[in-house]
Amino acid sequence: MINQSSGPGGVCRLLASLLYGLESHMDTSEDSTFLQDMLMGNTLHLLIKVYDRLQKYKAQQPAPLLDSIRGLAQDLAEELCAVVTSPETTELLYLLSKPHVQAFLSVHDMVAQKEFDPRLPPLPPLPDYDEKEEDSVKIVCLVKNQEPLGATIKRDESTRAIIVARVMRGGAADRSGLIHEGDKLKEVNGVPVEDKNPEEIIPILAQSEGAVTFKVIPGTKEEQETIDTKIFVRALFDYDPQADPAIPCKDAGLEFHRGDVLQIVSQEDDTWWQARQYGDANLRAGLIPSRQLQERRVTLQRPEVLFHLPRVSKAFNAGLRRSFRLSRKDNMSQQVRQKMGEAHAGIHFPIYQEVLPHQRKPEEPYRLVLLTGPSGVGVTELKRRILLSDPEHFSVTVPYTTRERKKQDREGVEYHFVSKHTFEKDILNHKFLEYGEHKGNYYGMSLDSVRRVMAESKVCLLDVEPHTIAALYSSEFKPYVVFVKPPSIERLRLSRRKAKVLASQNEQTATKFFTEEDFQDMITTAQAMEYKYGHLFEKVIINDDLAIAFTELRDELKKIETETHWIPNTWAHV
Ligand SMILES: Nc1ncnc2c1ncn2[C@@H]1O[C@H](COP(=O)(O)OP(=O)(O)OP(=O)(O)O)[C@@H](O)[C@H]1O
Repeated sequence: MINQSSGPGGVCRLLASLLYGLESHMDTSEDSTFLQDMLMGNTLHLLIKVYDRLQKYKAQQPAPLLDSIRGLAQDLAEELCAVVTSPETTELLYLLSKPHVQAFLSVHDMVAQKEFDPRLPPLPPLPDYDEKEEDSVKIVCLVKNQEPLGATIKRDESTRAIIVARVMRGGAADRSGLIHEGDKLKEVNGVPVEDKNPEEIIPILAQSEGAVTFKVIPGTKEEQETIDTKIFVRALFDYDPQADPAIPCKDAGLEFHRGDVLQIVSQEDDTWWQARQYGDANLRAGLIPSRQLQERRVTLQRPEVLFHLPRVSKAFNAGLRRSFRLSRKDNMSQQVRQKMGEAHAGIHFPIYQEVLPHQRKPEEPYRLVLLTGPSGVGVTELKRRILLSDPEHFSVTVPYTTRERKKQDREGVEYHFVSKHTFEKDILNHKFLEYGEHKGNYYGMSLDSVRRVMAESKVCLLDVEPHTIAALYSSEFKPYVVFVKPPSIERLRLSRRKAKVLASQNEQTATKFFTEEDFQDMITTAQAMEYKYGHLFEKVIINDDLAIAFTELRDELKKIETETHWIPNTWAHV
């Protein structure tokens, strides 16, 4: 339609006549006003003007008149400086000096000169035979964008030569196929480097823009075939190469955070592996500490365990609150629970966990969802809301107790009621995941109750103490561990103003408002939990606004049910 309109302004005229022609077909005056506003609107007309202009220039096929408009602008600026200053010349000088005008001029020149390839420097003269170099010398010219070279260098202690220590997989040096580990470096961009320290050479390399020319003597080391390894690991600690004094080259390091999935591309070196962030478009690998190195570091540095005894928790409560987590003030119960936890502890060093992509098959049970966090943070509340959001899909386990059954209690709904003798027998047979004593009665959660829920093809929601996670960390349960974390103390004071918690057994009232001490306790316990068990948490949810935390949790649970995600590779082999 637009092409048929004749000449500039044709489209505008066409729209005006269209509007006129359509008026009689309009049902309401609202429709007419709407169409009028749209077709006669300033924005549409400006757009059409731009279109008309472009069409005109396209037909004219304009070509740059000058090769170097930058030179012209420079001459002009010099001349303007020499003349008597006026507001106009000052403004023009100011405009010409602006970075985006400069960039625009430079783009113009590149287009005019059709200079689309990087300009390579002339090759340095071939080595002089008088130099008595016995080895063959190779001149390598690499053109790099703004990326680093992707190689590290070191001084060979015996020969004092500067050699290429590592070539980072996927980096510029590796992609060229011309530089190899063990190559002796003689010159960089014509500057002899033999008597320089690696620290002096690195800035020369860093400053080289575009093309870098190396004079190297190829190393004798057999060229190793690069195998594109498909080992994926989940990092279980944070790593910042800039803060690591031991890394051979900080810029070659790969920064990562706990929970990131890394592809290990080389384990040739015992101390420094090469890895890429999974999903990162940048193909160049970076250095990360090898498992061995990190294990040595952890063993040497591990401070005294900060962790103080677990959760602040309240007494038991029937109904939806089925957790049998015990009161923090109930020391006797804590001891019983601790023993249980220790028996299952022993998850290896939290360094790297080998992982595999996983997607649940329809016939497979859903992953067990473990919720943990400091007492009072809102684990029960979140679990309750998830359960209510879809009771057909989610379910919880029913705890066992030896307490007397009350009139309103229904067997297998609030609790399974068993005798003290049976309960103690089950303790001895390791049937309980967690158990404890409260006011002379036992309470416990059995592994079989978890299995029963999972067998019903429902998502089992379980709130546990973090030390219990280890007992469930297996291919059978494939636990998805969510850590519910408190927000800042200021936010706790605000958001929990009206919230009440069950008081401990030593206190007189059944429920009470949170105290300042409860908030402090919640925050320090959360820090200690993250410090000790953070490597097991797959998801951290900050429970500030309850509705937001619930939505975040619900969406995460949906994702792990439907999307491909990473699980420890040991879970894949049953
Ligand atoms: N984000 C929130 N904002 C306001 N109140 C909250 C929030 N989250 C939880 N609460 C309230 O805080 C109180 C304690 O929550 P909840 O019982 O879920 O804690 P918990 O982590 O299960 O602790 P415990 O293990 O000791 O039972 C409840 O009254 C709950 O409604």
